[in-house]
Amino acid sequence: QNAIDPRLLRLLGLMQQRLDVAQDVAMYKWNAKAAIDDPVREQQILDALAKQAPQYGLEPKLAQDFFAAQIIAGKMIQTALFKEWTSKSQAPFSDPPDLKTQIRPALDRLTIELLTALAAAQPVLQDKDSQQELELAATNSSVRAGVSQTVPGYAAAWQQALGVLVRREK
Ligand SMILES: O=C(O)C(=O)C[C@]1(C(=O)O)C=C[C@@H](O)C=C1
Repeated sequence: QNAIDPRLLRLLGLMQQRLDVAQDVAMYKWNAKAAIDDPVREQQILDALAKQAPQYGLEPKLAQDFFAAQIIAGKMIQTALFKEWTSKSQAPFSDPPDLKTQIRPALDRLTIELLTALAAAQPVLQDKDSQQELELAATNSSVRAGVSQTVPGYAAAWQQALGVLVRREK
């Protein structure tokens, strides 16, 4: 059995930490009756990435594509949670973390860690055996442990998050 490269494991673990945050965001937005989509915030993230990426030796487009996929994945979880909460008339949650002072700063810290890990994982991702490693990693329970299996939308979101790392040769 192949061992998963630790650089890949680190990246996947951080991707899952970011997906975990989607649940906090969803609770905050549910209470606030706010929209899941915030295109202004997304654009700020992508603009900042264009500046940050070169400092990590990453192509801006690669970094932006990677984060765009992570953001979509997070929104899939938020959307699935909203659907469930709507169907059961979920009451407001007590004390979810605050979006501006807690959640977004946490996401910004994760961005730095993810950029570092994404850069470190580049040699692995470019290796032809990496596709097999990614498939292994995707099904490895210890890698998946960061997010509860019971979160609605999780499986599809994880495939979305991971999909951007899979090279499609033409
Ligand atoms: O910051 C938010 O409001 C979020 O919902 C998080 C997030 C993200 O993944 O970074 C996701 C959806 C929004 O469109 C903007 C950003």
